[in-house]
Amino acid sequence: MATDSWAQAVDEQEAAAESVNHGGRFDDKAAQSLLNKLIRNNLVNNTNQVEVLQRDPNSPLYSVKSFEELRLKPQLLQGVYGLGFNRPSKIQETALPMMLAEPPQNLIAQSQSGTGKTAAFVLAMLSHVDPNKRYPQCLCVSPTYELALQTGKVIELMGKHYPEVRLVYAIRGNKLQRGMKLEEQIVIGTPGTMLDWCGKFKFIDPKKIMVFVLDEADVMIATQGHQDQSIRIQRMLPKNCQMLLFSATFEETVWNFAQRIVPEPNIIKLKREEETLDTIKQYYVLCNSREEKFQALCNIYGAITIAQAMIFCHTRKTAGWLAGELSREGHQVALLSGEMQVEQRAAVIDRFRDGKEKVLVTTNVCARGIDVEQVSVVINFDLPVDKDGNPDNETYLHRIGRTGRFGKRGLAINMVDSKMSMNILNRIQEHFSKSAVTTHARTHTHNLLYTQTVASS
Ligand SMILES: Nc1ncnc2c1ncn2[C@@H]1O[C@H](COP(=O)(O)OP(=O)(O)OP(=O)(O)O)[C@@H](O)[C@H]1O
Repeated sequence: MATDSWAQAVDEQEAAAESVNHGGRFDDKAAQSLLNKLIRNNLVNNTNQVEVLQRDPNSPLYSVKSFEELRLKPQLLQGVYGLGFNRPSKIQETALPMMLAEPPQNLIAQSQSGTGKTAAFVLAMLSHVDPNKRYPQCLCVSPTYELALQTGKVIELMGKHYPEVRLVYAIRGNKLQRGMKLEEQIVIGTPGTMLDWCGKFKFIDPKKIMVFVLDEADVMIATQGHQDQSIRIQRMLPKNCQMLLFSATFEETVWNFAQRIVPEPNIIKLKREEETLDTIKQYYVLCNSREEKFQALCNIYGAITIAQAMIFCHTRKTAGWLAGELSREGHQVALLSGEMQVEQRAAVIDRFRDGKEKVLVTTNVCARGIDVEQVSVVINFDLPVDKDGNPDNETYLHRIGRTGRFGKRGLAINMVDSKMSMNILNRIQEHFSKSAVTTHARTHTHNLLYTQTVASS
């Protein structure tokens, strides 16, 4: 798109946002058409966007070094370039030298969603393994089955030219014969199965592990079950095993806890105002009820299906209801929620990744880590709240981070259907703009787009 029409598109977009966010109701035809336009405009990605961002010192994609300067093994460089990566992102450039230093150093690292954390720790694992030793040397734990599979795929692709290094999945359903000893150097899995494989079944000798990665580390140490399992695995590992914790978010208490369980860590931490990505524009729409939210969704359905969209609901029940209603209206949607069989879940994600379904209705089970490049729109059909009904700021960031991957433009639409949900949204907004220009932000508390712009300027 030429610069002028690009600028015009942006202007129109901001004007539309003004109108929609200032009380444009969804039953208001003008608001509807503006929002449709807004979505269409946001789907346009500039071809050299990533290159531009990688030269901007304020962008999380910025880097001064090349991959060569990070001293990766030639086979891994081939893997990196094979994936189409030209330059490292900020987190890759900063974290890799720390992770590859001798003697090994521990790391707790935070970087915005979609900025290449997975590639960073995958490269660290692949760099550390000794391919001549036929036993597990690196463990990587993810909170969900889908994420473990996805990270495994990245390991396979990145390690394509390093076939001596092998990988095995410690996930539900992958049954091994009793008494067997694994020969694969990298094990990726979910915490329960990983713990069983290290402890009860002894498929892995934990004393030989050199690198232990906790992906989505905050949720791994904040969720009771995951925390117990992760800590029990950690206790079996040798004292000098390198610990690497990665996430896009770390609530303060979790951050403090992480620092207690990781000895002498290197730390990469974002300021609050850096946590959100400018490339993801955020809006809300006003509705009166769940049914009105559904109607609103139908009204913008045409626009959101130009690319792909993820719709988040609070409960499995709502997700099931919404997927059913959308199907009854003749829309083709996929549903993924926690009670489904894991194999079924994997199949749904695969179909969505392949673009066979354009819209995925889901719960928080898909809020983290899932990387589908074509997702341009995230819809919070229900805003994320914790078990006490308070805003779940971290989940909000992870959910909207399913779009805007690695410099792509993205759009998040929050559906507000009551005073209570408006209050939740205001509190989420305040949370992320708090440490920026507070007074200015307060005058615009009902306009997420504005506070985003103010917060990042
Ligand atoms: N250096 C790079 N150059 C180009 N693309 C990259 C680079 N590093 C990663 N990517 C791509 O960016 C996308 C997002 O990367 P990744 O999934 O690693 O992000 P993340 O930080 O782990 O995200 P999340 O916080 O959601 O888990 C992926 O599709 C990945 O292939």
